[in-house]
Amino acid sequence: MVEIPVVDLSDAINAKKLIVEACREFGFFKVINHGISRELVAMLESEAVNFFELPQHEKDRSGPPSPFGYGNTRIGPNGDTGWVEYLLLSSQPQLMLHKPHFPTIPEPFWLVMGEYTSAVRQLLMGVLDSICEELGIGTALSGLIGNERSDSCFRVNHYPPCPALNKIGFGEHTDPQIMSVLRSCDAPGLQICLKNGSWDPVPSDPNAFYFAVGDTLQVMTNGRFKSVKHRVLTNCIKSRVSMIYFGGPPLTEKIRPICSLMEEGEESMYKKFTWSEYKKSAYKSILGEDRLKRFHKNKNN
Ligand SMILES: C=C1C[C@]23C[C@@]1(O)CC[C@H]2[C@@]12CC[C@H](O)[C@@](C)(C(=O)O1)[C@H]2[C@@H]3C(=O)O
Ligand SMILES: O=C(O)CCC(=O)C(=O)O
Ligand SMILES: [Fe+2]
Repeated sequence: MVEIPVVDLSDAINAKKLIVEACREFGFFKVINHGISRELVAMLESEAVNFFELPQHEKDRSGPPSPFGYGNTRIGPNGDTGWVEYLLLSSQPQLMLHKPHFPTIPEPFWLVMGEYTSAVRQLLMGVLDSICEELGIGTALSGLIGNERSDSCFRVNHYPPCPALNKIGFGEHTDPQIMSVLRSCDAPGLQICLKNGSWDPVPSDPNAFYFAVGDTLQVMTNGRFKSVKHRVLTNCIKSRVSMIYFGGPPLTEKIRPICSLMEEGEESMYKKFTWSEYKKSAYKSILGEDRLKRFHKNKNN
């Protein structure tokens, strides 16, 4: 088992360097002393547990996801399945107009989710600013998440204990967005794929947040950071609840390497595309597919 980098945000001097090193080496790191209140996290987890305890027919009234809503076993529109039920929701306040489509998600859930996603968004923006400072590239990244048109979303996954150990809870994939911020209860299952192709279990830590580099950040750094492949396997004993904030750019944003990061004469490894184009293409793919492949230059794709 390889030690996943731990970034202590109370140690500002070392944090930036550690974050950038972790993004280059793992595309993944753990953050402690993040300043988000335990009570807020516990309140949202408890709202989520209450929802998942509803009778099946009640949960189904807030589904199926298209792409937002309650989903059970089926992940995405292309036949992927897992030992998981979930809520996938937009975190853009203006899309809260869609609330009537989810009649069995109670008002307190929305309220606490709003507070939680805005706290996690701030945390992510701070981490992205640290990355930019360390790389000496202004503040190109956090503005994309802070933007009111940012296309970010939020997911709560519930993996009930499974009679079979190590079955697929959530199949291997990379996240398409810029960066994801994950928090789980104290139950195992998450694994990341290391550079050598082996799977490394991520010890659960309910007091920490895990950050994962997404495909978009891979492109914006011209491959310096790699989006991390990850998956969740089942266990027989504990129910696992995870909450993930996926920080995405506005739909119209052109995704391309940040100019000030490029060396003289360095060319983009990727074709130009907007987040909207990438998202459309991602939603035509199955979970485990290399979604960036068709956007690579000079490849037969
Ligand atoms: C199989 C799929 C589910 C997914 C959309 C996709 O077609 C391919 C990307 C998947 C993923 C992985 C990270 C996030 O959980 C997610 C919400 C995302 O943005 O991309 C899911 C999509 C989903 O569950 O709808
Ligand atoms: O549930 C987890 O711990 C991870 C799930 C995940 O990777 C996702 O929802 O994209
Ligand atoms: Fe993921």
